[in-house]
Amino acid sequence: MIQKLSGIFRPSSAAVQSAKLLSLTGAARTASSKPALLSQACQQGIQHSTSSSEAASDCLAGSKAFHACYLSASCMPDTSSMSLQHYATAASVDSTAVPAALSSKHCLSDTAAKHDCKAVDSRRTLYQQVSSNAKSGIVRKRAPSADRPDHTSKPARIMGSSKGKQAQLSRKGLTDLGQGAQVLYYPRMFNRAEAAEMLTSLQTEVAWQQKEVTVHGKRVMQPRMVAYMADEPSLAYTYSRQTMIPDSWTPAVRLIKARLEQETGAVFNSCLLNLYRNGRDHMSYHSDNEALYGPQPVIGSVSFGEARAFILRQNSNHACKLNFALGNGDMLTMQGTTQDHWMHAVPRRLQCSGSRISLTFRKIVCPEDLQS
Ligand SMILES: O=C(O)CCC(=O)C(=O)O
Ligand SMILES: [Fe+2]
Repeated sequence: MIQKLSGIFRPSSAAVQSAKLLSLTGAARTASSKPALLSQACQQGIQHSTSSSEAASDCLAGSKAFHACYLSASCMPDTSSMSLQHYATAASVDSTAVPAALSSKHCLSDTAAKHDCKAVDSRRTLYQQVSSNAKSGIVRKRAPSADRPDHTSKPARIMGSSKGKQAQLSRKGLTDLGQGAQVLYYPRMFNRAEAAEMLTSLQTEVAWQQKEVTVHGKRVMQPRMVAYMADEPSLAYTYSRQTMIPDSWTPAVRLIKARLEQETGAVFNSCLLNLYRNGRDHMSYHSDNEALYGPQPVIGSVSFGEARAFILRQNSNHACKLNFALGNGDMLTMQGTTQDHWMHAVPRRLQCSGSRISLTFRKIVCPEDLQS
């Protein structure tokens, strides 16, 4: 369930949730970032909410969220009261973020230059309220959390340019991309020891193959290795004119599937596995919108090995992107209308030398041999 956000200045659990809405990598860095880029994400209605236990313990993200949202607000219509609530609640968890956000040269000059005074005033008033709220003690400290990921994956970011001036999303939770599209991100669903064990098993027990596929009419070798598993041989899967006949589940993949089903409540009957041998291996933009998955499929992915960027790009606005650094043991599901409105990719990363394995679980509801 996506948590609804409500209540300005109230440190309710919803407020703590909203503190996690959007966060930046740091006030200093974002002072030079482009509000327009961030606002694209907000204008698209992207919202991120998290489990309350994690939200309560992760207020650093909340503090930074104010800045991100403030920047975003500078490009939003005055009527975006919902968003303003988010800034307020985000700021209420850490007073230091508020002056940092408002003293940002970019923030003020850009706002003043591009937007009417009323909007600026309303935001200043908001700041004053938030600031006094923060002074009155509604400040939470970041607490140690066993749940917090301890690996090198970076939190997800909203991207607006290839230069990387972008906001990061909080670490765990459901992101509402608007238009009924949602992404559930759960870093370290498998802890370090489990992930290491899974990686070894996947490397040895899966029959990895490099396939030849047709791209723009040409036969080329796929830039990664793949495998395919499913409940039954009848659940074949064809893409780029390459038909994959499923293998049966290996023990490790069966375990991963069970864990993913337990976490998401979804049921899967097939899985495409990808082995990126190094940073040259990649997957281009595509959506998993084949008829065999039916409308609004849940595509659940689990990653092992080297962290790689997984980028979601909105179909109607290619500048609107979300970047998840999927690392060892991380889970991400795309659900709702994500496949209709967004594409995703794992781009080349030449600086990555290690290998990564991803397992993307799906449910075939209309097998190919039953399609007309
Ligand atoms: O490796 C990934 O995380 C993406 C895989 C993917 O998009 C797919 O298998 O369709
Ligand atoms: Fe995909």
